[in-house]
Amino acid sequence: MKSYLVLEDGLTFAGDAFGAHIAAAGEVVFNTGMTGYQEAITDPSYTNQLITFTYPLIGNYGIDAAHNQAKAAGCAAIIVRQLADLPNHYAQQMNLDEFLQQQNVPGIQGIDTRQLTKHIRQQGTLKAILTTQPLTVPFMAAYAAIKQKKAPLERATFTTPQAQQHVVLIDFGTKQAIIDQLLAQHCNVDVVPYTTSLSAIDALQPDGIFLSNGPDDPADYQAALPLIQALQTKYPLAGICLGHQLLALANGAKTYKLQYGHRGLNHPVKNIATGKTILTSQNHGYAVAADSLADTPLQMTAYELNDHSVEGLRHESLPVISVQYHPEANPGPTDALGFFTEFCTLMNTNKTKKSSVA
Ligand SMILES: NC(=O)CC[C@H](N)C(=O)O
Repeated sequence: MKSYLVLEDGLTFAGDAFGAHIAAAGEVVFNTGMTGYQEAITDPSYTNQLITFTYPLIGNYGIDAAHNQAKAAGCAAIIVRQLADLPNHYAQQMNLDEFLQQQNVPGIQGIDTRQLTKHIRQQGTLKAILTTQPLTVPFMAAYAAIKQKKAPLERATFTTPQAQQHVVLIDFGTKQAIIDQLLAQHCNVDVVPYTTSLSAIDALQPDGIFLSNGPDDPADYQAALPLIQALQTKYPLAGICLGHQLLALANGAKTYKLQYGHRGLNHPVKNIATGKTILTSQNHGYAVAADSLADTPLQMTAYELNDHSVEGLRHESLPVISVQYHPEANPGPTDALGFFTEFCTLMNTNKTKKSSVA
């Protein structure tokens, strides 16, 4: 079946449909990872985005449910040069086409993803519609008629027999890998939606607070900022990606939209204190404005080597840290796993301080 990718500026690509045969509408973004398509498709931060994979062959190792980052796929659609015909992996349970049908996500293959990516790099991120029927009404009318998804936020508890700390994870659309890394660091984790009250969080008696990743523009979450302001004065706190951006906003800094975002597995990030560069997994369309940090209690701890955007923050007087990249990887390199150890050290130090005061 034919499928059409129509961009808001009129550029149209024709290809072949796979996955679910439904229409999709959202921002079209590109991901440069050679692997990790399943984790990207199920990462709630991609909710309502159409993901273009720049690597030309996608689906070659199939799908293994163990790598899902959420129960349901968040992205609106995927765009690939070629879907692998004969995927092969000892752990695969189904192929990508079957997975997308199951998840009700449409795909298009056989289009020039290089041309599309170059276009987005020049024009900036654009809105797009994926449809098996050519558009008969103006772009914005067709766009508005296609339903947008919401990242589901549920309360959940994860425990480990070796638990030493208790973390409340404020959920904006978390990846499972963040929970898994906290469990690996011997933390029990209570996941609560970001709309949870301060008193309900206090009642859980956490040793520390974690702010998750999540979809959309951080500026859309103004209602969550007072909660973050209160939590940072009471508990050691860490944030990843959207969590990092919201921490910045809660402390008076500003965020802005990047021309075409950072989505890939090899983004170099330099740590200012150590001078060391690590490779990181990234997925974001917004960033914290470096020049807006001057009048805030936040200090920049790391930056991206390609465009010098802010990649890490620390509070000048509170045990509060955040990163723009994804230390939990899945997909991508694990160079940055130390972020979770650093957070656990902050919680330990805080506990020791509290018990010596008592
Ligand atoms: N992975 C994330 O948390 C993404 C944060 C935000 N939605 C952005 O695109 O910048």
